[in-house]
Amino acid sequence: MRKDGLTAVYEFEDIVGQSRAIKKAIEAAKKIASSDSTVLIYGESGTGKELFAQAIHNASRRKDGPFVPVNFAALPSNLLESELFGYEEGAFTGAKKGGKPGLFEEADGGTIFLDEIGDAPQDFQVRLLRVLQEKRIIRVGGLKAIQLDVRVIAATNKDLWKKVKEGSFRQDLYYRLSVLPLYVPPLRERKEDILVLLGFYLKRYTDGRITNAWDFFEEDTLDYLLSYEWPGNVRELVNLVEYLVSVKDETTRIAIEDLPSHMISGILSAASDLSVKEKREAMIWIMKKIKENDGIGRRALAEMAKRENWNLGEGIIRRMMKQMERDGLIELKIGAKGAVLTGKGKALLEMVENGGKWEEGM
Ligand SMILES: Nc1ncnc2c1ncn2[C@@H]1O[C@H](COP(=O)(O)OP(=O)(O)OP(=O)(O)O)[C@@H](O)[C@H]1O
Repeated sequence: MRKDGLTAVYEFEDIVGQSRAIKKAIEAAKKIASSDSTVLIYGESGTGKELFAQAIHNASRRKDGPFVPVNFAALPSNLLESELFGYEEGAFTGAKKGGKPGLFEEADGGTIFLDEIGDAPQDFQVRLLRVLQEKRIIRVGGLKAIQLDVRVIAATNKDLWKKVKEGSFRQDLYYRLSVLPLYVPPLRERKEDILVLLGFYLKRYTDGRITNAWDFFEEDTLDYLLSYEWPGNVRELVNLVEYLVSVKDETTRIAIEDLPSHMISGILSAASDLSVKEKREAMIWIMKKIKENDGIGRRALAEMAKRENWNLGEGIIRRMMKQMERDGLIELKIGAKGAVLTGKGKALLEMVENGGKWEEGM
């Protein structure tokens, strides 16, 4: 471990996941690690781009050198030049005596990680391009060029090519950076990783007491988490586990209603947006399908709804089925998870199919 704190801690073994998509990304990243060209990692926020950057560094010939992260979204633009390229004594008021090396110099012999590169201001992009081409920097206020041996790994969660077309990102810099592109897919495109990641982070945040998501979440909640979009990707999942571990009482498992409200607002509002008439129409459709397919589950119902152009997702169907169970219209079988009509349900459906009207209080 380096004393200066400029260390990459993660390795490829730390990247949790068993989906084809993440395995493909890891394979590609391993090949990238054996080369020394510039890398552009792209993918949504929280997908693990920095994790990949560190793993690449640690598997490269530069692993004993520094790993220096720079976040363009966090650095004020007036400090960019002096932070990255350093400055000489007297370069500006307030400049330190003896000057100061910049982050590029700190990264000499190692890797510099340029995170959120899409946020780099235009004039800075020109300087960066020159540094990448010439592999040397000149400190602010300095005259002498300093030769450097630094590998650049850049990352972006923006569509950089779109920025090029819009004119806010330089095309020449884009090509310079994306010699080796690496795509990290969003969590919703690799759902097989959700359970493994939940188990991994549960273990971490419970000091090893819970290692299996099934011991922590109700089955319905896990189903919901598997169909959830995860806009904040793995970071959102890590934060969720940390939060739930800290608020959960040990005796019960996590129900859907225990999830933070922003995660379930979709199902809540989607179901309450429907009028009573629409809800009843949907419920009658659901009952018909249950009658035709005894023991059908909500996932199959959701698929049928899609095919038949009903705007009913699995979440809404789940809530409606719970409601119908409370109203005594259907029975939800626990193990197989399917549903059957009760006598009351059958009678109601028959009445509606014969032209009767579903009245209040039925
Ligand atoms: N496959 C994974 N296995 C284990 N942990 C992961 C994985 N992917 C991401 N994480 C964790 O999720 C969090 C976010 O990851 P990271 O910071 O690398 O994302 P990012 O894509 O760089 O995000 P941003 O674009 O917002 O900078 C970190 O705590 C990281 O350790």
